[in-house]
Amino acid sequence: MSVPDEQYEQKQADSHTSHETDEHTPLTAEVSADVAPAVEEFMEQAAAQNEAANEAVQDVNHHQGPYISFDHVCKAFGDFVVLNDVSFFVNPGETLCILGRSGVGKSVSLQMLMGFLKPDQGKVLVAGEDITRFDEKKLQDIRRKVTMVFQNGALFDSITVGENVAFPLRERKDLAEEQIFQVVKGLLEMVGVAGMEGLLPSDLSTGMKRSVAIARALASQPEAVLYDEPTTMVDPLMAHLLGDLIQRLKQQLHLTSIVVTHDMRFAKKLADRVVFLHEGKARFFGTMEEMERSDDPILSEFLSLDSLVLPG
Ligand SMILES: Nc1ncnc2c1ncn2[C@@H]1O[C@H](COP(=O)(O)OP(=O)(O)OP(=O)(O)O)[C@@H](O)[C@H]1O
Repeated sequence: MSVPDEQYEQKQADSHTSHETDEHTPLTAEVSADVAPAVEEFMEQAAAQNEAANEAVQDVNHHQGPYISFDHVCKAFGDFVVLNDVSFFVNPGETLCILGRSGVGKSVSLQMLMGFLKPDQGKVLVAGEDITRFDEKKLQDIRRKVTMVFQNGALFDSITVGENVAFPLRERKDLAEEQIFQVVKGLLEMVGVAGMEGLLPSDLSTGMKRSVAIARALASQPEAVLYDEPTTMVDPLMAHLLGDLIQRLKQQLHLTSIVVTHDMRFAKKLADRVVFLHEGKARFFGTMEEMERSDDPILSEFLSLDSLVLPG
């Protein structure tokens, strides 16, 4: 069975008209009463863990430091230099958007944050620790704290949607089957794909796969989530809902987020800071307002091209 995009979009539209969401809407607002207590408890646990983790991140002076930072990072593939002395950071509980044209190294940056790629020079700090020299075992610990939502969802194809979301819950070994069932059901309701537990990933549209990937990421109670182009190949309504969800996760779970996007409206809605990559450099790093006030012609060109694509 396959669920076409139109049907999903209609479902999203219906839920949007009946329950307008914003960052203050409780994360569990859409969760049905039978599983709401289990999901609320799960979310409260995640929020408390994140608050403690955020406070624990310290810089060299033992002040609260950034959760993630790139410190003079260089990366080349052969002779092709992708990143050349790039620095930026995201504070605990904040959202950073990585902007830039195709091929500037946005995905490469995310892969370095997950430890899938190593910089040639410079440091990559995650949860206050330099992960550049971490072995695979220590990187796996980091990947439990920081999860990535890939464009295609990167779900396990041979198991159901429900089992995909249950995967991190089973790994922790402290939850009963009934709790796992309730949390899975509630998380899927929260991200707008209620009742799809029994489907296979191949039955889902791109937008739905991404929603399931977010549910699976949340099931691992991460401290930070990295999103690679979350609004690519989804309609504007779905993009709006995803933006609201990311805002609510920040406000209510104190999650740190990094969002790679081409979508300026999405970035304006979410970003505490943006980094604009261009020709190997972090051409701009600051707030969205500062970026819009900048008289850098390269930035102005990027912003004006975007307004041609996204009128109004
Ligand atoms: N493993 C790799 N080996 C060789 N080259 C690579 C590798 N990964 C990425 N690149 C190259 O690095 C450059 C940056 O790639 P990256 O995927 O980070 O771009 P991007 O900014 O995310 O682009 P887009 O917006 O199109 O996704 C590209 O030229 C890409 O071909």
